Amino acid sequence: MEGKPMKQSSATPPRPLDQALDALADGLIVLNPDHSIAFANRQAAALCGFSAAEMTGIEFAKFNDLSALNWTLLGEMLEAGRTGNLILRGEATGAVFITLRRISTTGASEGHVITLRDLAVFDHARRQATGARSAPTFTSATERRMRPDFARQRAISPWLDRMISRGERALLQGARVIITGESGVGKTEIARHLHNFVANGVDPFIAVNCAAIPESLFESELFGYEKGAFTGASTEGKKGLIEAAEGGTLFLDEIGEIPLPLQAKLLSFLEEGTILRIGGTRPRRVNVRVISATNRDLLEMSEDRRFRTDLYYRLAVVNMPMKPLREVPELLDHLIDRFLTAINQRRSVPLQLSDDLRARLRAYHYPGNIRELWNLMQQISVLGDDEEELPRRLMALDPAQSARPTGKPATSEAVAFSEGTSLREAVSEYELRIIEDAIRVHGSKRKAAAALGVDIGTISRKTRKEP
Ligand SMILES: Nc1ncnc2c1ncn2[C@@H]1O[C@H](COP(=O)(O)OP(=O)(O)OP(=O)(O)O)[C@@H](O)[C@H]1O
Repeated sequence: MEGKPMKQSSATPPRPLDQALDALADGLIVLNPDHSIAFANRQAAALCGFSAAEMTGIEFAKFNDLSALNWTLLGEMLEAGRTGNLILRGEATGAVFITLRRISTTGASEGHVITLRDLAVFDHARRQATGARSAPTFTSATERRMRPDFARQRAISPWLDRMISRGERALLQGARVIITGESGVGKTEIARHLHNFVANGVDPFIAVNCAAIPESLFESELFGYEKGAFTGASTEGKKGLIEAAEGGTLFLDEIGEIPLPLQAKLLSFLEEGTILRIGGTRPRRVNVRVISATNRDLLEMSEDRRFRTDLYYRLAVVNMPMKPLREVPELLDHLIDRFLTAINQRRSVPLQLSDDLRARLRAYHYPGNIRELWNLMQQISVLGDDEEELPRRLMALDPAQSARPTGKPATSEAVAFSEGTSLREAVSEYELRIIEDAIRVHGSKRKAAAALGVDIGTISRKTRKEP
């Protein structure tokens, strides 16, 4: 499809006061006398897991049901006609310091103003000022903020809600779960959420990417070895990843890539609950819950004898098939706003998306799913609002189109010459498109690597351009 040039300047420019309110480090919410929301700035919306537009006009009670923070205490203060300060918490947000004050609007009737201060950010600033090493606190808070806000996403998408509830019920009953779906749909994030749902805070979550471990190292990585088990083995012996997950969750990502000989050993662990380190004679009991994930059709693989059927049934007691992002368009706006917030935490001048650019982000079909949306948003942040610079796969779209339900991504969209883009950038972008296409067509990174004549490490590295 022929791309139309995007004119960022055609959108009404935001007023300086609105820009100033959105640039505040604190969140600000103004309530009408009937407790509906009259205004929310960007930071308030981000802390609550909304976009500012979504928040405006919403009733406080409904807002409380949907928000990432638990506002019950503040609701009680409002009902009792009290004002004051309190600390609220949310799964994805951490601790937030809240103030509630009355404002007189039209004489007799009173509205309220609420401020929200993200304590992790201020803790970081305080530690920096005192010269204390602050990275751990800030990093973990930032990472938590970047974690998906599943409470909010479940409220937006009934399908996602049903799917996650299914996984939670399965784990509560001790059933093994397999998460299936295309690369980048969020299988690892779902697995981590399920772990957090059933684990207590200190239980380990060990994620193993089976596609990234060379076949020759697989057994020692997973099962460990006893001292002197082979030439070059550590004299102490080594715990494998299964043992490292003791008491917690072992997440076996890309399980379809496990070499066939190792499948028998894994099956024996799943049946007996014990492992034998390489060179060992004494089985060791290990208590872990196992979640696996794949973007391959394991049943088809088992028909071709490339995956053991008995192993499949041991792993896949409950299946969670995750839809590609293009089939869950209701989540797009939320994800765009969430990523925008994450990006703006690192920028001094907040990134604002023009209506046109947002429409393009909505219209795109995301063969790389949520991971690709995040990468695109970061590119937009770096390249600015210069339309010549923006990724060509976005600019070649007709933004009037909604997300395409299915269909092949047009790799050729990325081929044209664009002024200002270096050859290296253009080639990497095109290369990524080809790799993503190959993974989709062949159903796995390993097969895509074979088809493209590169090793699996190259594919893993090039498709995992995380921030
Ligand atoms: N529901 C979500 N909300 C926000 N961000 C998400 C969500 N799901 C995934 N992400 C982000 O998208 C990226 C890809 O997610 P993830 O690694 O979980 O996908 P995956 O399906 O396991 O991919 P692969 O099959 O390639 O291992 C990560 O940066 C992750 O933080």
